[in-house]
Amino acid sequence: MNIALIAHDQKKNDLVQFVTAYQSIFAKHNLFATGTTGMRISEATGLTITRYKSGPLGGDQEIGAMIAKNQMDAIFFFRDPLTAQPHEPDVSALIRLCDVYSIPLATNMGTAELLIRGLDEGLLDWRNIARENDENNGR
Ligand SMILES: O=C(CO)COP(=O)(O)O
Repeated sequence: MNIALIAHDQKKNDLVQFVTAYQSIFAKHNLFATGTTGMRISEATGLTITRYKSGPLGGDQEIGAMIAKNQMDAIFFFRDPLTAQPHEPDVSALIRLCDVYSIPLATNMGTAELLIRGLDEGLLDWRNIARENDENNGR
């Protein structure tokens, strides 16, 4: 599975802690992240992560483009609901695309626990079929 990891500054410690706790599961998948989040997680865990630009510089949009191309299977996006973000439109666009394409999105630790455990138990295996269908149809 292709998994995106993103956190706003006030939530980065939480996401690092979360990925560290479930490192053995995350290690079985292809990981992608916005710039600073990816650096923090790879430094803490040693996991290999494909890093895009920092969120405010377009990283959210790069991950959004992967969603639009059916190349992303789950998103862990720990948002900070208490701090205004300069790139709020990009944040909204990313969340919107998850809804457009029915891509599982965890925006807080509580949902993230369910998503990572469900993913590990195979509850997201339908994503493999969805991706293969698209590839077979040349999309
Ligand atoms: O701003 C972000 C998500 O909207 C995250 O970007 P960074 O991981 O580069 O801090």
